[in-house]
Amino acid sequence: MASQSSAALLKWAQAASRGFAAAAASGPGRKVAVLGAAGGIGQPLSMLMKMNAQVSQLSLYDIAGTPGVAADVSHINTKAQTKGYDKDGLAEALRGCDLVIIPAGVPRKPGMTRDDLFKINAGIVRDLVEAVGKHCPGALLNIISNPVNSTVPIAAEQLKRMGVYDKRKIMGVTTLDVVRAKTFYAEKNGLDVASVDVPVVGGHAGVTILPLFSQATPKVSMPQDVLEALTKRTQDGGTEVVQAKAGKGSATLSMAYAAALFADSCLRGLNGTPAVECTYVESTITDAPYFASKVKLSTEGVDKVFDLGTLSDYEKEGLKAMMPELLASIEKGVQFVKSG
Ligand SMILES: NC(=O)C1=CN([C@@H]2O[C@H](COP(=O)(O)OP(=O)(O)OC[C@H]3O[C@@H](n4cnc5c(N)ncnc54)[C@H](O)[C@@H]3O)[C@@H](O)[C@H]2O)C=CC1
Ligand SMILES: O=C([O-])CC(=O)C(=O)O
Repeated sequence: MASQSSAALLKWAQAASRGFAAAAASGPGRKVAVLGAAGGIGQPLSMLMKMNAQVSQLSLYDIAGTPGVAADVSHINTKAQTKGYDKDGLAEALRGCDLVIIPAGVPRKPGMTRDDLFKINAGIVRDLVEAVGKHCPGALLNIISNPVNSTVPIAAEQLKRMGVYDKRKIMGVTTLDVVRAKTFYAEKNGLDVASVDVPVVGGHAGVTILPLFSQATPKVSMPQDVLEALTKRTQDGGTEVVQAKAGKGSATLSMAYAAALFADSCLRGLNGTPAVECTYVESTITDAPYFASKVKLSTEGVDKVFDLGTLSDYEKEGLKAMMPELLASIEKGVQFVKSG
C-alpha cells in the first residue's frame, strides 16, 4: 500500500527478474508454510516465497501432490530450504513457523458465490488453524481461502477456543482487491501503475469490497459513471476471472502475486521494517467486528488499524450497503466454530 512498501517490493521484483539469485542475497531467516501448496494458487505462491530473501525455510503442505511441487520449487537457486509434507506431515511443516499462508480449499465455478464455498472450506480452514494453534501458535496467519469474510472469523474463534488467540496475528488476504483497483484505476486514467495507490476496505466478496478512489494517489477526479464502473469492476474482479476460466477455477496467478506481496510485507514487519497494507482483521473502526482497512504491520503483526479517513458520499453509501452481508458472513463463521 504505502509507497515505501511498493518501492521495496518493486526492488524485490526487479532483483527477481534480473536473476533469482539476486533476490536471495541477504535478509534474516524466517520459516514460512504454505498450506494448500499444490493448488492453483499454492504452486506459484510457493515459487514466489522461495524467491523471497527473508525466507530461510519453506514448508509446502498439501493433502495431495506436494512431493512434486516441493522437488520442483527446491531446485530454484535461492537460500530457502524447501521441504514438502503430505497429510501426515502437518505438525512438522508448522513447527517453528513465523508465517503460515493458507490457500487450501475449493475455488468457485461460474454461477457460484464465494459463500457457496463455505460448506467445504469452513471445515478445512478450521482444522488447519487448529493445527497452527497447536504447533506454531505465535505465527502470523495469512488466510486466502474463501469466503474470507467468514474464514477469518472461523480462524479467530478456533484460536480463541484453544486459548491462543492474538488479534494481531490473523489476517485475511485482500491484497488482490488492491492490486485490481490499482490496475483498473491506472489503465482508465493513463497513469503509470507503479506510482498508483488505491485503498480497498470492507471485506472480500461483491459489495463488501469497497475501493476508496477518493483517496487514490495520484488523485484524478473522475466522472460519476466512470467511478461507478471502476468500483463495480473491482468488486466483480474475481467473477470476471471465474467466468473467463469457464469452470477451471478462479484467480490463481494474480492471487499468488498478491499473496506474495502481502507475505513480504508481513515478513518485513516481523523483521523490524513496518509496512502498511490493506487487510481483513479484527477491527473496531466500523460496526463490523472484522473489517479490511489499512493496517501497520510490525514485529508482532498488526500494530495499528487505521481508520477510514474522509469518505465521499458515494463511498459512505457503499459502506452502509455492505454491512448486512458482511455482518451475516462474520456471524456465520463465528457460529460455525461455536456450534461445532
Ligand atoms: N483471498 C482471495 O483474494 C482469493 C481467494 N481464493 C481462494 O483460494 C482458495 C484456493 O484456490 P485455488 O488454489 O485456485 O484452488 P485449487 O483447488 O487449485 O487448490 C486448492 C488446494 O488445496 C488443497 N487442499 C484441500 N484441502 C486441503 C487440506 N485440508 N489441507 C491442505 N490442502 C488442502 C487441494 O489439494 C488443492 O491442492 C479457494 O478457496 C479460492 O476461492 C482465490 C482467489 C483469490
Ligand atoms: O472470485 C473468486 O472466487 C476468487 C477470489 O476471491 C478473487 O479472485 O478475488
